Amino acid sequence: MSLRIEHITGGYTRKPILKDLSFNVEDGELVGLIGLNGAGKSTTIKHIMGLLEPFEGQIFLNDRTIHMNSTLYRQSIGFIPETPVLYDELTLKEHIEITAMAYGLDIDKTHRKAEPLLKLFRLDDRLEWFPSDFSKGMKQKVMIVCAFIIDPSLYVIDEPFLGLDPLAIRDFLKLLDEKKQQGASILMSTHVLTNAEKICDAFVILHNGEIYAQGTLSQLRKHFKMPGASLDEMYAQLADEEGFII
Ligand SMILES: Nc1ncnc2c1ncn2[C@@H]1O[C@H](COP(=O)(O)OP(=O)(O)OP(=O)(O)O)[C@@H](O)[C@H]1O
Repeated sequence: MSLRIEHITGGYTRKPILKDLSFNVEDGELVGLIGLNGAGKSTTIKHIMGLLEPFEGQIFLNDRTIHMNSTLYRQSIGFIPETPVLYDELTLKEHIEITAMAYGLDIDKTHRKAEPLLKLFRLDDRLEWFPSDFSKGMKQKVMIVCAFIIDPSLYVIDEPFLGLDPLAIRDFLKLLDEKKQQGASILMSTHVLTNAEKICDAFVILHNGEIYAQGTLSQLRKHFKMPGASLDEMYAQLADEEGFII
């Protein structure tokens, strides 16, 4: 499912945080949303999720806006937030069931779909556990499992690597690659540039709420006039220009 962001200006109060953003995420494409702290990555994601209303511009998911059918729009997106959002009074098994219900999926089929994911993330023997029993990384894994069981056409992922151990990061990257091969569109915000460089097809670099540069790694190298540079080196260059220390 393609995501089209067209001339979005938006934010929290009347003062815009995002200024005239336009970019696309095509079918089978993984786009990395990159930027320094406060650049506007989470604000962009909130607009895509329909949690904030743009002042100007439109967001299309396969040519449909959220206003055309908000349920269908939201059900097409698997969202992995930066901070896990879990219900204290529900077990892992119940989180899977509530996700199935929210997305109108058959509960037994969803449990079957969850099985290999739970195994992969070593949560298969913890179905009766409550969030208070989970570590930070385990909570993040529950969010990942819940996003992947709905098999969405668009994944929106906000800084997924925090708290994940190296084994889980490897498995998560492998899963993302599989979904990409199956034609899903993925937008992932992250500061972990080595991982982003490994798997993203293209990047959108945000700076002060505007698009500073966008394109493939080789297009970014041209933009920064840094042939052969890594994403890390280009990011450092951007920070240097702004007088930041990273
Ligand atoms: N709830 C809010 N109300 C008002 N302003 C906000 C709110 N959340 C964020 N902002 C402001 O919006 C701007 C962009 O913040 P945002 O969280 O989108 O940045 P980010 O790129 O995700 O940063 P980080 O890498 O630190 O997560 C910042 O100036 C921030 O102060």
